[in-house]
Amino acid sequence: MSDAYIALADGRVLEARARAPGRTRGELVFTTAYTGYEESLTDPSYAEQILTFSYPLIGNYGVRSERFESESVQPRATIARELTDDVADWLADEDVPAVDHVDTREIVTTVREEGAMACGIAAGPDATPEDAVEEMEACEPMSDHVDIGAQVSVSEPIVREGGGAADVALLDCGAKGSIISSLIERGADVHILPYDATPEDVADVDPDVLFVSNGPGDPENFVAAQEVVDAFAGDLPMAGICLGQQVITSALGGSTEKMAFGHRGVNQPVKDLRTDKVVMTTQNHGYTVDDTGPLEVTQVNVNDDTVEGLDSEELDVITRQYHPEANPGPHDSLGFFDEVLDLAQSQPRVAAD
Ligand SMILES: NC(=O)CC[C@H](N)C(=O)O
Repeated sequence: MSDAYIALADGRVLEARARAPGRTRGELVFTTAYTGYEESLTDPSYAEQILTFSYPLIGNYGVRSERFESESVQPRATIARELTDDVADWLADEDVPAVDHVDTREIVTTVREEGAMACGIAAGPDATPEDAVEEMEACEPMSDHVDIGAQVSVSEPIVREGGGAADVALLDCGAKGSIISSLIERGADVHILPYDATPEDVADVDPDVLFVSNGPGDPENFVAAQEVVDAFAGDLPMAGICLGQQVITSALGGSTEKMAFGHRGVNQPVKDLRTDKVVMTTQNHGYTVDDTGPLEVTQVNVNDDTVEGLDSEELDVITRQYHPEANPGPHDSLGFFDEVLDLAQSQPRVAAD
């Protein structure tokens, strides 16, 4: 007898073992990362998703809060082939359902073939297949989570001082901690603003650069952030990572689209079109830029040619779809933050229109 069930939108119900009890639902996605489970599980961009690890053993070097990217576990549930007790206990303490002893290869193949899909989970002694199906049927499409930013952003501005080398206004759409620390380590003072900050809030900071963070869900729902970008376009240098790239591009007249199953892992090859150099990158996204508007493509994904980097010399914009902060993952692209600081330090200050 199983004590956990996973209901998929294609009608199947898989049996599993409960490691952290509960019922929940979310968009089913997978990551191919073989290390960095603490960073992935605390990455706010996984809000409203159920995260499957394709690597079969998760948790073999314990759980340490120094490696967390935010204060809580962010996916709604976790699926793995085998979870160690350390990870299972952590997820149970955080009330995040977790299941293992399931054929994750089959789940990954399904998502690759049919796309990210609605999923329901029921785990624990009283769980039934019907409970999981009920959860799956109540799962909303990601784009219906219109105010997802409220779940992951600061509610009040916070200043983190790094030495005064530059003032960065960071729109916190669900920022990973290591994006903020990467800026602080380079001497920047980071003014962390809520995801729904107004152009006036940004002007009050008098920043050298506007930075739009990563974040969960559909970038088209981050309307306030797009309005801020629109208000300062051409007057203030801008940078963004992942959702930040998507929000900046949409605000400047481009657009985004949903991918079939996205990119989630730590070995995504990215080619810089100016240098022809290929680097390995960390990624976690389900949307991509399909129309770059006024921005120029500087980097592409080697596997599928999707846009990985954009810039505009005229507008002083530089963005990345992948995660240069590299937690988890390779450090190949950390230089992005030096470029952001250069951009900030090269500009005279201006006020909003
Ligand atoms: N990591 C991110 O910022 C993800 C951005 C967006 N939510 C996507 O899935 O594409």
